[in-house]
Amino acid sequence: MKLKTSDKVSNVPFQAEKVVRVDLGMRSYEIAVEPGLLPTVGSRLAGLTRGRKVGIVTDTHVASRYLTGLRRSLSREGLEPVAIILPPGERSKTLRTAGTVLDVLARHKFDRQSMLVALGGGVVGDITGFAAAIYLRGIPFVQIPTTLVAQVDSSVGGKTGVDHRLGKNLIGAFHQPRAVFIDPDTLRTLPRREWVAGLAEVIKYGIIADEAMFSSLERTMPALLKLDLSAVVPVIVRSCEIKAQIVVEDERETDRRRTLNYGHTIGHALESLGGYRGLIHGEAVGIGLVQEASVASFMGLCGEDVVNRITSLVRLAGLADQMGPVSLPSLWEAMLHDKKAVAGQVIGVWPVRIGETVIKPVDKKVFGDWYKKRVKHTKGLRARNQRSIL
Ligand SMILES: NC(=O)c1ccc[n+]([C@@H]2O[C@H](COP(=O)([O-])OP(=O)(O)OC[C@H]3O[C@@H](n4cnc5c(N)ncnc54)[C@H](O)[C@@H]3O)[C@@H](O)[C@H]2O)c1
Ligand SMILES: O=C(O)C(=O)C[C@@H](O)[C@H](O)[C@H](O)COP(=O)(O)O
Ligand SMILES: [Zn+2]
Repeated sequence: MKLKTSDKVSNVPFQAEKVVRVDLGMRSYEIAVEPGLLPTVGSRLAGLTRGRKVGIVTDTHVASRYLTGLRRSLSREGLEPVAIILPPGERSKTLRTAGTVLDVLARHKFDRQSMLVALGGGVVGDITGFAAAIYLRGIPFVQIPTTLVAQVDSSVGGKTGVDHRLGKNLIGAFHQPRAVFIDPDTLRTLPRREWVAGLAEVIKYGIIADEAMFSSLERTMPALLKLDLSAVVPVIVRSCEIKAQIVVEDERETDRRRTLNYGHTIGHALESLGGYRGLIHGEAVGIGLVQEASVASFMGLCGEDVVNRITSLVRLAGLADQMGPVSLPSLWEAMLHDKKAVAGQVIGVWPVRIGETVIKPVDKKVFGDWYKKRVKHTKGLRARNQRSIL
């Protein structure tokens, strides 16, 4: 199984685009990255679907900007779009919302040749993929990610699902999309907070897999923060390449894929402890990247130089690096809901150097000792680099 990235002139008359292939045998698909791609989605989809009905799942923010254009592009190809517009944000990522999507599919008599399209961020993508995984025991879907988090991470790899009161993404299924269509131009309308949050997942790739990418981010962060597309597009492509490679190696997360969860053991705990009202996903991951590196150093797995480099880059991106006021017992309890946890043991992904991680359990006592010695809570600070937490 290999990963291939190529400059490809597609068989329809579009400009050159970057294509990353996710090689999963029968379930292989391509990730196309090209500014201005959105209006071409209709003809691309027409070549992928056997049916005519296409359910476009999106949220109110994204619908107001991109739904009309997408509908038009689909209708031009003789497809029959049905829009399903959800309330935006993490608090929508529930079984109830997934149920709403399923209701619409059933009412419109979607069949196994019908297709779902996720037009939006990771919340829309995760819900849509989950609905596609369980409706009629599985129908095809396509991802059109419109946030940085979704373009570099959530649209690729087939993790779909919804949150539970007790933990993030506790309910879900693996279901790969048929294609991922990334139009970086859509990032221009993204609120700044969402843009910055997405940088946490990008930094994650450098830490887990690519020291050269990490070093390049240290240089190009100012251009990324200005949304300079000449800096942004290579970062999206490299992120997709790394994620595709890892997913191809370990689709069902039995081993290597767990590294994609670096920063999420603490990050997800902070999100769920905040009732999905405080930190957004990327912000929580940004804190997780720094705090989990600090735990790794406390456990003797990496040097302080690694923690310092990660902290500096996270701060340079404008992300918070410290936790808000969260007690040790509640943090530990929330971490036990992590999907990597086994038999009451928290298993973490720890950096050993930039570009390499190790997967190991962390002892409750060691974690407690680290917490008492190292955790400096921010108290609802709103200042740059110290955005409030819970
Ligand atoms: N499945 C995976 O592998 C995976 C990976 C990473 C994250 N996730 C999940 O993704 C979710 C976070 O995704 P997210 O950060 O994209 O958040 P999100 O989907 O909530 O989107 C963030 C906000 O941006 C708005 N928005 C989206 N695109 C826009 C655009 N182009 N212009 C203007 N506004 C726009 C949305 O309406 C929303 O208000 C979390 O639930 C996380 O667990 C999943
Ligand atoms: O694709 C993966 O694998 C990841 O872990 C990517 C993460 O960035 C993402 O947040 C994912 O949804 C976390 O999954 P979970 O299994 O820890 O809920
Ligand atoms: Zn994530």
